[in-house]
Amino acid sequence: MLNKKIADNEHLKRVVNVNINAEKVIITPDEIKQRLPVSEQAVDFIAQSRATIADIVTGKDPRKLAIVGPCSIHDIDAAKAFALGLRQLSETLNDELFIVMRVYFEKPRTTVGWKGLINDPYLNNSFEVEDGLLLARELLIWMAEMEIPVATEVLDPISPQYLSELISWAAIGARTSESQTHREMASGLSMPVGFKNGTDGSASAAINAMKAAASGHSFLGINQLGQVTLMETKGNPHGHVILRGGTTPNYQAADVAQYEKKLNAAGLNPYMVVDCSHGNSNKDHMRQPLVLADIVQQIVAGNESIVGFMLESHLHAGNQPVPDDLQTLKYGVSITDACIDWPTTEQCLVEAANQLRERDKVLSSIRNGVTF
Ligand SMILES: O=C[C@H](O)[C@H](O)COP(=O)(O)O
Ligand SMILES: C=C(OP(=O)(O)O)C(=O)O
Repeated sequence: MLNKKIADNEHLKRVVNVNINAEKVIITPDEIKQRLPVSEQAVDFIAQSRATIADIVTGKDPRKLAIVGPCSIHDIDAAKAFALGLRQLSETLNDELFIVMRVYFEKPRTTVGWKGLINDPYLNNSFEVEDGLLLARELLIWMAEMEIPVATEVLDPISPQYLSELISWAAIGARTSESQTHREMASGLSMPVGFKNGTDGSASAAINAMKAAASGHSFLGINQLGQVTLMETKGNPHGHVILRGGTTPNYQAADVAQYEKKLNAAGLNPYMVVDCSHGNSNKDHMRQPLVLADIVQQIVAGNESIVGFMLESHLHAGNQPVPDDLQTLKYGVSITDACIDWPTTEQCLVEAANQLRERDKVLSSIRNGVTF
């Protein structure tokens, strides 16, 4: 045992693992995949969803990417109820919106706090990470079988080996867009990846991340057997920026134009997703519909660089702290950032799709030579 070796060497004990309390070996990526395999039909669905998203974020598919769902997943039943509602809505709106559910299992914290279902699935600081990975994988397999595409934030550089074949779109968050580790990871991910601007609003964090992740890299990782591995990546061709605001919002037409200019100057595709939450809503969930309405207006007025948007949405509005007595947790309410509720979500998406349809009618009339 490694620790015994260290313990036997008194001189090493003074400098090794000084701040480590315990180590626990867990299931490998290969073992989890044997336990929870994914069907060929689910793989076909994910490959197709990724291809559609890649076409949207490179301007080839004119529909808009709608990334919608809870700030974080803490209750599997509530997540499934939300997913089924979203799937139904998607059936009627998919001529204009390609709807992908936010299924966020890993939460980056400003300081400390619950770090998500993988890290602490029982919400009680027991940190049963193996159970968290199993629960996350089970939900992702269910989602793929229900044919609901999934978006997530990739935060831990090891967890993608356990789950990533089930993900159709990934985000690198505002706190990690500047991190080399995350840029390297994104360069090897198999799905389109969005990079958020920095929490202070800085565009360069996202633009440099997009540039860095488009290149190949060599770095340390783990393989499916859990062995330390030198990874050599090809680079991710489907990176894009996500405007999430900072100390002030950055979704308005002048901000979007600035991003277009900066992306063009960096020789990158000028396509972007707008996050209607976080710095763009001043963390007030009630403002998310206003942000969405503004960007849809920009698109209707001719903007072609906004390819998608993100809404933080749950079954019920607002958020709640994690109580000591988990029996008192309110069903379908976020335990991280405040979300809009399901009726508001439905209204936002239907309204956005209707406006985009009207724009299409006008555009097609113009193409057909009809004058107004
Ligand atoms: O999206 C979620 C939060 O904004 C992010 O995880 C940071 O949360 P915190 O500032 O509450 O730690
Ligand atoms: C943490 C998130 O966002 P950001 O990185 O923009 O803060 C999120 O979308 O859950």
